[in-house]
Order: sequence, then structure tokens, then C-alpha cells
Amino acid sequence: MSNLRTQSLQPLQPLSGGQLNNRVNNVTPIKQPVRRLKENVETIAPPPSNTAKPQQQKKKKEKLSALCKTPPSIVRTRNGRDYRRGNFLGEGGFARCFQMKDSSGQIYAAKTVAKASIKNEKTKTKLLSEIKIHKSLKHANIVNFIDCFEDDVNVYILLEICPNQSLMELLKTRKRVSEPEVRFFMVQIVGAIKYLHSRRVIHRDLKLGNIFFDPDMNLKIGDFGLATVLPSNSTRKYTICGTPNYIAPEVLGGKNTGHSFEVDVWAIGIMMYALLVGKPPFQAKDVQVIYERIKKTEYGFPEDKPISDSAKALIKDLLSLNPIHRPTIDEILSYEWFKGPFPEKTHELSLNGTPSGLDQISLAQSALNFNNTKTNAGIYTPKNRNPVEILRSDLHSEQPRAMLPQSLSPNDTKNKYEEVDPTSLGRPRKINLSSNYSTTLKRLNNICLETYQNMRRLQYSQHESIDVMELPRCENPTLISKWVDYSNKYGFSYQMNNDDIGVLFNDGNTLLKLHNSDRFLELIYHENEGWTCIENSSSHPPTQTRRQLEIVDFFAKYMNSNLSKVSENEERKETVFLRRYTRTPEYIMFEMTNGNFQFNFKDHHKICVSKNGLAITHISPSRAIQTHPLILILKQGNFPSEEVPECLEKIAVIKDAIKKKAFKET
Ligand SMILES: Nc1ncnc2c1ncn2[C@@H]1O[C@H](COP(=O)(O)OP(=O)(O)OP(=O)(O)O)[C@@H](O)[C@H]1O
Repeated sequence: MSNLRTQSLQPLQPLSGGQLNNRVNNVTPIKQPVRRLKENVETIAPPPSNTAKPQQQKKKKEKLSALCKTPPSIVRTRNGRDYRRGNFLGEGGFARCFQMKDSSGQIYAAKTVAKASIKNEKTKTKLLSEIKIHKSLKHANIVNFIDCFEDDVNVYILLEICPNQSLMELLKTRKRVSEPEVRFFMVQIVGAIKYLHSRRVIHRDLKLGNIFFDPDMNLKIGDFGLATVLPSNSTRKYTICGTPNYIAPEVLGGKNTGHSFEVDVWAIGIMMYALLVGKPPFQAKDVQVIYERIKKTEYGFPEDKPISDSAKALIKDLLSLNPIHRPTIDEILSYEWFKGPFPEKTHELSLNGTPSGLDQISLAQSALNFNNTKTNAGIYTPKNRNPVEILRSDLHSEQPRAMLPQSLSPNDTKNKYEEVDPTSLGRPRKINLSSNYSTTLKRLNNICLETYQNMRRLQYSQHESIDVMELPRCENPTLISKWVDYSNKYGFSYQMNNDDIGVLFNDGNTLLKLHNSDRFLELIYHENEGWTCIENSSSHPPTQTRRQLEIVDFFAKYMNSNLSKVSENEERKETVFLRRYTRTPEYIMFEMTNGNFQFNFKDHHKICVSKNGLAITHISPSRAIQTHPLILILKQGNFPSEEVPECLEKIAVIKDAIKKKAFKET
């Protein structure tokens, strides 16, 4: 603890175990304002009334975080690490949060606490307890603790960055959140709380403002400032703490009743209600009124904001006055409500508005999404089955069929359309790039821009005489002829018309099996750079790629026996693989590593733009293929040998899609 006083940049020493649970005696009488009284507002509630004890209330409103000075532009730790300070991220009652970048470019959030605000022993113990508890946790839905250090003025808690704010901001923007989305949130939250409780940690400050979105829009519980570890399951805590709107009735009972894990279950009920209805159930201007309502569980469901009966039933149980009547963490997910439409993930678009089509997610698809979300939240670990076995049973059972937008005919999967960019799918392995590949992404981005510029120029010059330079040699390009989207588990699998088969795995890496060869390529993706290629023999694959190879082989068999091809086979002219794909309701777009763009439209016509936008290929539903200079097609208004419905409109759509990519990358 003396560390907090020491001068500059010493990493904090670990706490001795005894310090952690000595707060049983910190009984705060109920009449005193509860810690974090200021947060009564939780920004969606009106501010607390100032009628009683105006002096005291005023004093409480001064945030300790105001004492926090902006950290220097470079924070150097004792163990030699430099962090470059970035933007201000947000502020709580106690801390301010800033971006911090390490020397490899990885960005974190640094929760920064002013030493001036930790003058007394109690605050110091609390901070050290927060650090010790948070440091001991590792779960997919808990903000990851990275490091902790200090300088002369601040203590820094370095955390995984959650750049998409919290559920509180989401609700502020959206006013109410749809039931399918809340189902998804609840599973992730329940997974994290189940994990905490299994380690005898009670969070005690669960609220919308403490549940953040990570870059992939997964929820992460943060702020362990009020968390406590119970020495045994039967121990009870007596400290009155929490945020008024979220406080459980037994906490308000203070000394007389004590509280335990069920306070977190209560808070889950409050959050579920708040998300579905738009405000917490016991909200009032005056904190004492909130407490009175909580003690009598006095709340209702407003008629003008209808929610399902099964949602009400779950909320009612979660908000049981008697903690032992509340469902256990394990029981929550067996409620009927979770059988409703369940999305595969949360989309970034949800931050601004209700995504469409959520209510149309089929029962089978919902069940699958629910199970996957539970698994990802650590709620049950499937038996250690071979991934190929899992794939086989998934692909051949009735349920998951619905989730696969089969090859070129994605029927009822509109709500799944989204951009899938390997850079956002996972942290790529850090590797040394060979010089051959290190400029690949830059090169592709340049081709993308050039393709857009050429298409735009040709569109404007279609009434002028043809420049021979615009007439490229028009051989048919390498195309994706079959595909299976299994990105909710493994990745995106495809077969090309040269019969090479690839899987773009969810970590961004690709395995490409070359047709008529014993060789396969492991293409390791590196953010901002490109790919490193390792060539291997399929008959003697390295151990670490064996499972992936099995998956590729499985997909290969599956595609061969189940899907039809887009076009006839071509000889391999080049080694090419899928860079990334984008799905919209109108088309799926493939960006290939030779710079070509393939668009499969929902009317089963496919168009590929090659030669940096100078050549265009049409593949008809009957697999007839023709490639021409784009300028000719623009002049004639359609392809010569077989008409393409709404040909010029399709080309305009393609140009716009490429434009979006071009300007996103540069
Ligand atoms: N991991 C993170 N990534 C991005 N921003 C974060 C992260 N953690 C915290 N923040 C931002 O910093 C603010 C303050 O963080 P936090 O809530 O942990 O601090 P606090 O002072 O303990 O809060 P409280 O008022 O709840 O006690 C948050 O509201 C949020 O805007």
C-alpha cells in the first residue's frame, strides 16, 4: 500500500490476502448516502432531489475523478514499458479513462485514479481490492485486466479497450432495446456473473454503465470497485453499497439482513427491465423514494411500452423481494423467454437503431444462436469433440441447415448479412513478415482505389470514342464457385473455379488447399500488412495445422456433394485466395487477393470486375461466362451474348460498393 505513495512509476505490489475481506465491519448506516449516490441518475434517470441536507449532497457531488490530472503523453513504467497516452475515453465518480498505446501499437484503456483522491486508508484499501480482484479474473465477458502501475500523480489500471461505450449509452440513444437483442445481452452477462460467482466474487455494482461493448460488440463487465470475495458461500456482507436504482432490498436492510450473490441477480433484473422499458423500475427523483419502492418492490409495466409476458415473468422472478426466491444464475437461462428470437451477435448498427429482421429469426436458428452464445460465454463447455465431428453433425442435422446461406442462394438469411472483415474477427498472430508479402494489403488497397477510379472514369467517358488503352485482354478470371458461411463457428469456406479450396478462419488466417497437388498454403494474416505464406505437404502437415486441414477437407467434401458450381473449371493461372467478404441484402461481395471483386447478386447473376476495373465478367445462372472490356458494356448498356437484368444498375451498385471500400482503406 505504501506503494501508492512512492515516487514515480513503480509497479504496484500485490496485496496480502488478508486485506481483501476486512470490509465486513464497514457498516454504513442507511441514513447516510450510499456510495455513488451521484449515479442515481445513471444518466437515464432524473437527478436526485436536493431537498434534504443540501450541504452534504452538494459535497458528495464533487467527483473524485475531478482530481485526476491528464497523464503525460508518454507513461513509462519501471519495467521498461512505454505507453503513449491517447484520447480521453470517459469519466466515472472515481477515475478518468484514457487510451494508451504500447510500443507494438496495441491500444488499451487506462483507468486513471488521482493519488490525491486516495488519501485515506479506506479508499486505498478499496482501490487495492479492486485491482486484486480484477487481476484474478479472466473471462470472455469481463473487461480484461492487463497491468497496473503508477507515477507521481496517478495510479493506472490498464484494461482491454472497449471502444463502443456501454449499455447505458446504447439505451440513451435507443430509448428502448428489442427483446431479441436483450436476450443476447443477458446470456453474455449471465455467463460473466456465473463465472464471478463460481469464484465467490460478488460484483455489487452491476448496472448498464458498467457493462461495455468490446470492438466486436460483445459485452464486457467492468468496474470492480465495489466487488468483494466471500470467504465462504455462507458468509454474508453488510456494507451498504451500490447504485440506488440497482440496489437490492436486502442491501437496504443493512446490518439486519446482510446480502450475498443474489444482489447481482437482482441487478440483472433491473437491467433487463431498464433495457426493455427504457428506465429502471424504481426510478424516482428522490433517492429515499427509490429505496421505499425497492423495499416494497413497487413497480409496474407501462402499457405504452409493451413487452412479452415471458419477459415479464422472468423480470418478476429476478426482482423477488426475498433473495432466495430469485432464480439462481444457472436457472435464469432456462426461462421460457430465452426460447424467443435470438440473434447471432450484436451488430455495430445496434448502437444507433433497432436492426431489422430480428423477429424473423427462425426457431431453429435462434436455438442454435442461443447455444453458441452460451458456449462463448462459458456457460457450458461442449465435450471435447473433434471439430469435424461437430461440423458434420451441424451440417447434417435439420436445425443448423437454416443457418447456412447455402452457396449462391442465400434464402432466408437476410438478417445475417454483414461485413466480415478478418481484421475485426480476432487478434492475428504476431509474426515476422517476409518482404514478399509485407506490402500486400497496401497494394490491394491501391488496386481498390484504382478500380473505383477507373470505373468512375469509364462511366463518364462512355459517350466518347474508345481509347484502345481501355480494352484489356479479356480472359476469364478466377472465381469463387461455391461457398459455405460457417463464420459463427470456424470460418468461411469456398471453392474456386480452379478447384483450389480455402477456409478463411475466424482469426483472419487462411488455409488454401491446392487442387491436384499435395501442397497446401497456410496464409497467416497480419493486421495492416498482409499475409505470410507457409507451404506444407498435406500428407505430412505440421501438428498445429492438422485440425484446420481436417476442417478444410470436411468443407471440401460437403461442397462437392451438396453445392452446385458457379462456372466450369479453369486451370489455375495464379495463386489467389479470398481477402474478405461483405454481405448485404442485395449481394455478397468477394474481394480476392489478385485485386478482383466478385459480386453474387440475389437474382443469381454474378459479376466480376477485374483488371483494375477495366474488365467485367458475367456469370449467368446457367453458368455461361463472358468477359469484356467494361467500356464496351457501358456503351452497349448490356453484355452481348446474354442479357443481364438491370445490368447498368448492377454496375452502379458495384462501383459504389468498391468506392466505400476504397475510401475506408485510404
Ligand atoms: N475498458 C474500457 N474501455 C473504454 N472505456 C472505458 C473502459 N473502462 C472505463 N471506461 C470509461 O471510463 C469511465 C469511467 O470508468 P469506471 O466506470 O470504471 O470508473 P469509476 O470512476 O470507477 O466509475 P464509477 O463512477 O462507476 O465508480 C467509463 O464510464 C467509461 O466511459
